[in-house]
Formats: sequence, structure tokens, C-alpha cells
Amino acid sequence: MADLETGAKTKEVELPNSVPEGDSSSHDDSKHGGKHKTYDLSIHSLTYKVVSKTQEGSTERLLLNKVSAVARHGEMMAVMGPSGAGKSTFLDAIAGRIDSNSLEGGILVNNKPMDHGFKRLSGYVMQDDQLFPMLSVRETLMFSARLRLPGTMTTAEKKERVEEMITELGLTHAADTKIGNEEVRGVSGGEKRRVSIGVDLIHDPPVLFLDEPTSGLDSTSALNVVQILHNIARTKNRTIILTIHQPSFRILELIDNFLILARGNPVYHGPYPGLAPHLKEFGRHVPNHVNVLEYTLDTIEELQESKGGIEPLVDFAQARYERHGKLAQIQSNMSVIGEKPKFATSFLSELFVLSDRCLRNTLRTPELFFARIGLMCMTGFVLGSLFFSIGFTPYGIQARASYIAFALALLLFTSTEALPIFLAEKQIFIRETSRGAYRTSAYSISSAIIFLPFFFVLALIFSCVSYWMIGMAAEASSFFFFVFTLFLVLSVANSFVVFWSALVPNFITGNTIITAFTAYFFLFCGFFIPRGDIPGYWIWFHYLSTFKYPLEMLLYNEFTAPGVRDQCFDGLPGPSCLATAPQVLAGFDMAKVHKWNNAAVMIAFFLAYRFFFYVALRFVSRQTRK
Ligand SMILES: Nc1ncnc2c1ncn2[C@@H]1O[C@H](COP(=O)(O)OP(=O)(O)OP(=O)(O)O)[C@@H](O)[C@H]1O
Repeated sequence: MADLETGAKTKEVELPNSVPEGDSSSHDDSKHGGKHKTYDLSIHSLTYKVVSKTQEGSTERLLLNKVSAVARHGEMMAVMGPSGAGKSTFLDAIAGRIDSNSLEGGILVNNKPMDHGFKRLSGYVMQDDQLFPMLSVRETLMFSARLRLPGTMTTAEKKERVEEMITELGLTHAADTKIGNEEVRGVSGGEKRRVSIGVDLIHDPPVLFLDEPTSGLDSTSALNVVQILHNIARTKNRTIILTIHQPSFRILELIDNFLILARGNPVYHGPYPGLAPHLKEFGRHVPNHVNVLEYTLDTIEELQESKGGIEPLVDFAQARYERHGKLAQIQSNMSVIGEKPKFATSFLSELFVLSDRCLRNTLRTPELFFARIGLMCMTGFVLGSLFFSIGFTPYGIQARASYIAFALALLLFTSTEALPIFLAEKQIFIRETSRGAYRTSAYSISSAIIFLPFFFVLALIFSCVSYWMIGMAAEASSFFFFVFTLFLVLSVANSFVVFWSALVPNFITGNTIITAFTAYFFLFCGFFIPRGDIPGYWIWFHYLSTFKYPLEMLLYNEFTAPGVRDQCFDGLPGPSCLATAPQVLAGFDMAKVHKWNNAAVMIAFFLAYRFFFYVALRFVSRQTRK
């Protein structure tokens, strides 16, 4: 398959089995921390099949068929082919993003089977720019540096590395501009792409994979991106593999080797000047002054649609490969060495950096605060004026219970606002953790740390506005227990929402699930149907309800408060009281509530949902194609 006879200007591509033995390849790179190891990849007869289920049964589909190639340090290899040729699949396979057990053939890194450690060692730039819109270019790169550069480096050294990266990527003029999104104006598409590359290059990975780094860019920006990558490959001896669509002539000159695929089959591997002779030998003469790559892609498409299909070209390429190179006698060597994953910095340092980033992003989205604070003030005022100074009449019982139940419903139902926020962030999390940027545990804890004070402020504002207007139990201890309970409710609801947002694929699914669960929790909390009347087969819902415990806590807190517990709620004159506070509680089946036990259950809920969130994130970040 490799092109070995490509004329005077053509450099030979050594076949997979000719990568130098051992992993001793290194070069002096003292500016970037001393000797840096370099890595060569050799891919041998890589085959990937998937089984798709159809109405007629299951069918097997070959997405990659015996693909062999070599990617060397100091060089850039481009994977090309028509749409659906398998470019992204190939890149995913060699970048360790496809379950190794589903692959046949071999991927060798410096002649050793690729293992999990390689994934952490290499960088992968996805096609979509998954970046925080509210951070500036410099901040984005600095956060990546703080997470990915070793803890032994000082902040000054990390800053220096970021400035160096900004210069290298030609981003000096945009360094303090926000990344931006559809709502906030920010850097241009080309600059955003360069920031994405910088984020994965900051720790100087020796191997870099890029999926369509030029897609969506104008020709100048595309050339600029490839030029930067070319310089990195050359000056730092890095191995760069990318997929690309229709590169211009000037981009072609910067790419050392091409791997051209057609429906998962390799049809050419070698430098650009070797392509025309390859096609000529196959029987296709490339006209003068024509972009040979474009002509090749047109030929592939034409063959694909022809009666004879693409097989003649595939067989020709395979025969050439077997003639010019010896197929390496490699058994399936996808074995995993099982290196212990290593992170650049300590858990505490990750926690600090991620909390800092979360705080900065949150503070720069003030509408998030103001909308919720506004809602709390307004609803607090509406409830306060509705149940104003309720007193101790039979209506006073109903009004207290209604106020408490509505307050809980408000807090729980409005907590879904965390869903779109985390869904957007999930893609960034996946990008970062797929290459081992930080620990999932640090991420799961950091967001909780940042949001807890905000939940306390919300609970306090709502209580200050409504509690006193209504005339609830006047003691400070009762008031603060009320605030504390609302704080727990907000924290549990947020953990519940982020747990689901880690699992669901989109907003509609997540919103439906969360709203449905919240509504059922409300229904089974014991307010509408007393516990004793809930059928046995539904009682588990009652105990899982995040409404039940705070409802009991708040009703108990109110009707056992010193200023309330001795009151008579019958509104009748005379000493014979028909509705005392203990009777009210007994009526709600809450006479034996232990409010601090319930608080402990709420804390347990909070921790459990955070733990489930962590487990779900681990699952999400590990997901590879089967
Ligand atoms: N899990 C899967 N099950 C079935 N078919 C799949 C699966 N994943 C990918 N494919 C198919 O494999 C083929 C190659 O997909 P891939 O995304 O690698 O192509 P591509 O060359 O990168 O295409 P494009 O240039 O359009 O992005 C496509 O026809 C795609 O539909």
C-alpha cells in the first residue's frame, strides 16, 4: 500500500514493520523541560467491525479494513477520504477512543503495543470547540496549564508557558478576548480553533490527534492552523495525525504523509508527490494542473458508484503494499499494559483550580443569580402578602402547611435550571478527562463547593421576605432551622439534577425525567395522601421523596416552636381547645418526627446523589466506542 517509487522529490514512507526498534528515540528539548521522548506509531492491518441491528436481524459492517500506516515524530500525517470513508473512525481507533477489544490488528507505539498510558500521553483535539465561553483566551490556556502541567512547576513558569503558547498560536492580539458563543461576542472561529489546539498542547504531548482541525475555517485560517501544527511537528519533534477535508495546495505542501481511505479501505499511504504515479500505475492519468488529491477523491467516488466498485483500487493498493513491504507478523496486540493513571497535580490542587474556574464562570453569568434571586424575592412577597399575618385560627393551620408545601415545590421545581448549564459543560468535561486532565472526583466536588453558599443566600432571601410577613414561629432558632431546611432542599435538588444531567443525552430527556420524578416525589410526600393511605407497593416512593423529609422538618419545626405549640387553633372563645398544635401534627401523622434525623437523611441524600453524579461521570468519561 505504501508508495515507494515516487520519483526524485518523493521521500520514502517506511512500512509499519520498519519503525526503529525500542522506544529510545529522544531529542534534546531543554526549553520544554529537558529531554523529550519522541513517539512513532505503526498501525498494522487495523480492522474494525460493528454489528448493527436491523429489522431483518443483525448485520456486520466493516468500518476499517486492514488499514496499515506509519506516523513518525517530526512529521504530520493527514487521513483523507470522501465523506463516510472512515477517517474519524481510524483516528478514534489509533487515539485509543475505541475499545481495544473491538479492534483487530495492531497499533504499536515505538514498537510496543499501545496501552492506556498512551491515551494520557497524547492529546486529542475534537472537531467541536468545547470551551468555556465566559473565559478569555489567556484564562482558558492558564486553567489548562494549572491542571495539566506538573505540580512541581511554579505559577510563574506556568504563566510563561501560557504566554509562549499564545505567541506560538498567533493569539497575542486576542489573548484577553472572551471565547464567546452565540450570545456573547468573542474570538473568531479560527482563533477559537487555535485555542482548542492550545488547550491540548499546553502540556506538550508528544503525539497529537486532531479531528478536522480546519473544518468551518476560511482558507487563510485553515492554512494558519496547519502551519502552526507543521511548525510544532518540526521544531518539537512531535507526531501529528489529523483528518482533513479538501486541503488547499499550500496546505498540501505542509503535510508529510497521507493516508487515503475509501469505505474503510486504505487506497494510498505516502507523500503527496507519490500519489500521481500511484494512480498512473493503477491506470488513471492525472491531468496537468489538477489538484491530485481532489482528482483522487473524485476517482474514489466515481469507482464507488460504478458497477465494479472500489475493489480494483483497493486490491491494487494492497498488492503494491505487499510487493513493496513485508506485512508485519503481528498477532492481535491490543493488550493493555495497565499503567497506573497519573495526574499532573495533586487532588487538592485540582479541586482548587476547578473551583476557581467554576466560580469565575458562575460570576460571569450574573443572570443566573439575578433570575433566581428575583424569583425568590417575588414569590416570597406573593406568599407573604397572600398569607399575611395568619394568626392562630383553623385557617392558620392550612395556611402554614400550604406556605411550607408551596415553598418546597418552588425550590425543587426551579432547580432544573442547573440542567442546561451542566449539559453544556459535560462536553468540556468529556474532552478534558478523556485525556486525563484531572480527577473526576475533584470535578464533582468543586461544583458543589461553589454552589453551596449561593443556595444558602437563596434560602435566606426567600425566608427573610416571606417568613416574618406570614407570622410564622417568631423564635430565632425556628427561623434559622427554616432557612437551614430550605438550604438542604436546594442542595439536594441541585445534586439530583446534576446526577441526571450526567446521564441524559439532551435537555428534553433530562427535563422530562427530572420534572416527572419531582412531581412524583411531591405526590408521595405525605401531604396529599397520608402515609397510612399510600398503597404498600408505592410506599418506597414515599421514603425516596425529597419532599417528605423537609416537609416533616418544617411542619414539626413550626408546630413545636415555643410560641406556637401552646396555641389553640380552633378560633373559638373559651378554655376548651379543639385544635392544639400537637393535634395538628398528629393529624399530619408527624407527631413522632425527629427533625434532626430528617436533616441527616437530607444530608445523606445530598452525598448519595453527588456520589452517583461522580459514578455517572466516570462512566461518561470512560465511554469508548465498542
Ligand atoms: N457505530 C457505528 N455503527 C454503524 N456504522 C457506523 C458507526 N460509526 C460509524 N459508522 C459509519 O462508518 C462510516 C465511517 O464513519 P466516519 O465518521 O469515520 O467517516 P468520516 O470519513 O470521518 O466521514 P466525514 O468526513 O463525513 O466526517 C460512516 O458510513 C458511518 O455511518
